[in-house]
Amino acid sequence: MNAAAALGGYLLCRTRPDSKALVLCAGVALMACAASAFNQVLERDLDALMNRTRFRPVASGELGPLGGLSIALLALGGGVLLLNQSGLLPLCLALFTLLWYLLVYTPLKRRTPFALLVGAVCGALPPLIGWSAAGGAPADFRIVLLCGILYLWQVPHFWMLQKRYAEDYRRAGVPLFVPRSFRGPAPFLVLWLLATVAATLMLPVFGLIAGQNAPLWCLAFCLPLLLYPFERWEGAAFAGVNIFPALLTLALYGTP
Ligand code: HEM
Ligand SMILES: CC(C)=CCC/C(C)=C/CC/C(C)=C/COP(=O)(O)OP(=O)(O)O
Repeated sequence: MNAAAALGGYLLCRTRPDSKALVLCAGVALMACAASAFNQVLERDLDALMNRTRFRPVASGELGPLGGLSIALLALGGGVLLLNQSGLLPLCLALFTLLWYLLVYTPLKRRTPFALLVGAVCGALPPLIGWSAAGGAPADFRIVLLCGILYLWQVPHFWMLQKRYAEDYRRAGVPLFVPRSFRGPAPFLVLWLLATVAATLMLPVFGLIAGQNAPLWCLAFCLPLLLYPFERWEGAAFAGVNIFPALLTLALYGTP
């Protein structure tokens, strides 16, 4: 999904994928694998406490921390080699993303529920990596909007996961964004969902997605977000929200 988001940024600048886009996607995917592997070594104690994560190889003891580190370093080496071909800026942005995830978000996650707002920076940067690989200027409002939407999207995304795996997180002592006492949709979440929908609707307003399918895309982006607060639609909304970055990239691809 991070590679798909990077491709979205690339397509926003170049319109059609080419061999450079393939190298970019492979590079970002490898960097994301490296980030995940390092994270699984750093969080093996937490992962072992949660049902969702206890079968991960390092947490379960199937693979030692050194084995995990070796895989992470291999993925990192491959990612650096590939992204180096995309350019210095995309490479530096990807390294910054990886370091932010491991050195800022990962330790903060144990201390404060607001780590989510900090961690969302790494999820928002892949479109900028793709955009800069395509030669786009980093301050262009179109890429700022795309990254901003992805930033906003991560809050409902993780909120849903925290709700689904609340018991796990409590057992591991990870602070939850929504306190246990809250029943029903928290007002802050509803406001955030509306802000995400409003930002997403700016895509056709500013011409980032256009054509006769634009209203359908907007419906596909926004419906799951708006359905989420209604308990009976939660399952469908969950799936719809998780595929949001891929949908966004498809919509950009479909825009001439
Ligand atoms: C603050 C940022 C984020 C947090 C805290 C977060 C957290 C999580 C967690 C805990 C899971 C569950 C994984 C599992 O089942 O073991 C998950 C799943 C997932 N995440 Fe994220 N994530 C973030 C950002 C992103 C980004 C940027 C993307 C895509 C570009 C993404 C895409 C997904 C997808 C597709 C799933 C699979 C959900 C499923 O099981 O159906 N996430 N995320
Ligand atoms: C180019 C590049 C390096 C891309 C990677 C970007 C990236 C690391 C995105 C993930 C963002 C994030 C905070 C995920 C949650 O991790 P978590 O540790 O809370 O999840 P867990 O509980 O499943 O381990």
